[in-house]
Amino acid sequence: MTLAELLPTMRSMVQARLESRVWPTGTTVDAHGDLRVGDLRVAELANRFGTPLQLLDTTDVRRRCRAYRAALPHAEVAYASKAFLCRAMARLVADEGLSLDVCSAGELAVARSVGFPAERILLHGNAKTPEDLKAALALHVGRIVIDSLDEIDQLGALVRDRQRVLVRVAPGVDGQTHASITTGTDDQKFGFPLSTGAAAEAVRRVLAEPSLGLVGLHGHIGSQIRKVASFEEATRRLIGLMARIRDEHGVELPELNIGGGHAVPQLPGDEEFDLAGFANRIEVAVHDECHRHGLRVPRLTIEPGRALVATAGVTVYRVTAVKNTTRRWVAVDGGMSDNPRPALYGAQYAVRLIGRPHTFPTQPATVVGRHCESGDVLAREVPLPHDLRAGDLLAVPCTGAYHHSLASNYNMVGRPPVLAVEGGVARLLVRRETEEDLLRRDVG
Ligand SMILES: Cc1ncc(COP(=O)(O)O)c(C=O)c1O
Ligand SMILES: N[C@@H](CCCC[NH3+])C(=O)O
Repeated sequence: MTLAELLPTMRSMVQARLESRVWPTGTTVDAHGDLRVGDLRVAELANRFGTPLQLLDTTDVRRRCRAYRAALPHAEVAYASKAFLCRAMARLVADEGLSLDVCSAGELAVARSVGFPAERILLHGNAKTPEDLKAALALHVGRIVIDSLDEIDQLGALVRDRQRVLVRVAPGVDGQTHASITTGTDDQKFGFPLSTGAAAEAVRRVLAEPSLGLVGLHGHIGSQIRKVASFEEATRRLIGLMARIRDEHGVELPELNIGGGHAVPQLPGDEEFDLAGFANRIEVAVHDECHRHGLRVPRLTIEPGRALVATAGVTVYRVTAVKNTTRRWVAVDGGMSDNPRPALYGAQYAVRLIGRPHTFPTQPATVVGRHCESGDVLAREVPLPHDLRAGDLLAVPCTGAYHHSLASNYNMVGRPPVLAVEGGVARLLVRRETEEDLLRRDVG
């Protein structure tokens, strides 16, 4: 055996697998701080592609898509594209046999540009514009999820043949997540509350609109929800409404979409969402309730977004300054423009020094971004090596969902690139935004 042949084996002997659930599966690190994602050295990628850099381990994404399909073999799994969308992602989702949830003409345009099967696309949104609706109809998307009485009229007027629709219901279930991403309760903007009779009224109105074909109900109770019991309760309530619809209108709806929202571990030590338990308990709930009401079992759809991509993503920053004042402030070359989640939801992240040995002792550090706000904090009081200095590289896991898609150009900072890493090969999916990009729209 030559040395070149031996090298990968020797390397794998010294590389320890990062067991923590917040990193892409198969991520390794060694005593020299050599972090490898998708079998590539992250420090090398940072040098080659610059920082901040968003990595997406596409093997990890595929694995999760397959895990969902295997756990729920009879259900439709629709990827909620708001979590992260680009053309390569849409292609991957199509290849894996998933459907796609979009909520704007823009997301639809990405799907259309790769020829995503329109039949497998669902359009959502509480404030769909005429452009959103027209784009969806022009593409002949499979289903549109109705979110207001106005939308029934607007869509009814635009449809030429017939459009299949679902009615979005707020089932009155609190998923116990951050208030800004709670959508199952009555007092929030999405859907029609079940408890007030608004959902039943919306169903009546849709059934009276000849150009709309009501195929089911939809209930998405929020995001980053840990408890399976919340989904179970929502499912039971939605089936209860299906039974009332059958009783009142003689219509048995063939589809039940219970949305997404499955939590991911944000910090090492956080629990993983119990996918097997979810699959089992939802199936039991659906069968029980349908049996109890004498309903045919509808086809189930779920719409995970975060759960498919969050932990496949790693963001790499370079330290620009370390300042010891009231505390140890570690400033990096990104911030709330690539990750507004700490500011929006108080989200917490782990941070790891990479590219050189992880020295001890560690000391608490508050990692902050480059933006002109005190709230631009990426991680508060996290343990980082005592000798951390400008030029060091920091890796932040669990950044694959709602990072790129929530990114902004605050302070005229260009958005980072997204680099797919898979089996030792790096492929640029979205290039870095340049000053030229930023100036292109400024036509005054
Ligand atoms: C209608 C709908 N479906 C699915 C999702 C996906 O949520 P998550 O990424 O938490 O799975 C969302 C976002 O919360 C949504 O609004
Ligand atoms: N943007 C939120 C999730 C919103 C879910 C979309 N309905 C987050 O980053 O957690």
